[in-house]
Amino acid sequence: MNTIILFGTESGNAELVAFDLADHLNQSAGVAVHDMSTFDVTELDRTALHIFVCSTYGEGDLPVGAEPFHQALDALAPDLTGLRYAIFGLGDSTYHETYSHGSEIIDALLTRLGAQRVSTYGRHDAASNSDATELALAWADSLTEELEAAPACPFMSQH
Ligand SMILES: Cc1cc2nc3c(=O)[nH]c(=O)nc-3n(C[C@H](O)[C@H](O)[C@H](O)COP(=O)(O)O)c2cc1C
Repeated sequence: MNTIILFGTESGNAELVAFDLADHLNQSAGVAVHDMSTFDVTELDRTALHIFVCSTYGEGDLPVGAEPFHQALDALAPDLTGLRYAIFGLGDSTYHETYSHGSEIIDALLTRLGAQRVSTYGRHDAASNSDATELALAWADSLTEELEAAPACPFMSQH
């Protein structure tokens, strides 16, 4: 299955993680990386797994790089039934009230449009001493294992 990694960033961390994830996953299947600020939402593809890597800015807002994607998808509101995605949010838990909310805005919209989130919700907390790429790669390994154990059902792949 092809993988499309979409990053939404303001200061570059999510972009770095997205490209590190692509290097890590780029084995048998194809992996493409796109900036959410320039991605055409009509190119969301039910035959591919989408991985969203998105940070949080302002007061729990989307980073500027994710805003065009969110606006376009919200306006077009396509039926995304059958589209599978995973999400890795970047945030900082010192923002107690709004920790990782940016990625959650994307998650909520995708779910509302019928897409199905797979695996656990990945998160990196900038207030921790953990490395975002290390965490993301470990998260991607468990995502891959889960998908191999439970591939998409035939009903979904027909859409
Ligand atoms: C001005 C500013 C506001 C932020 N607001 C939040 C926030 O509300 N919630 C949160 O979880 N993280 C917040 N963060 C932390 C960022 O999400 C975190 O540093 C992240 O790694 C940035 O990723 P990026 O470089 O891809 O944009 C904020 C950071 C800055 C500099």
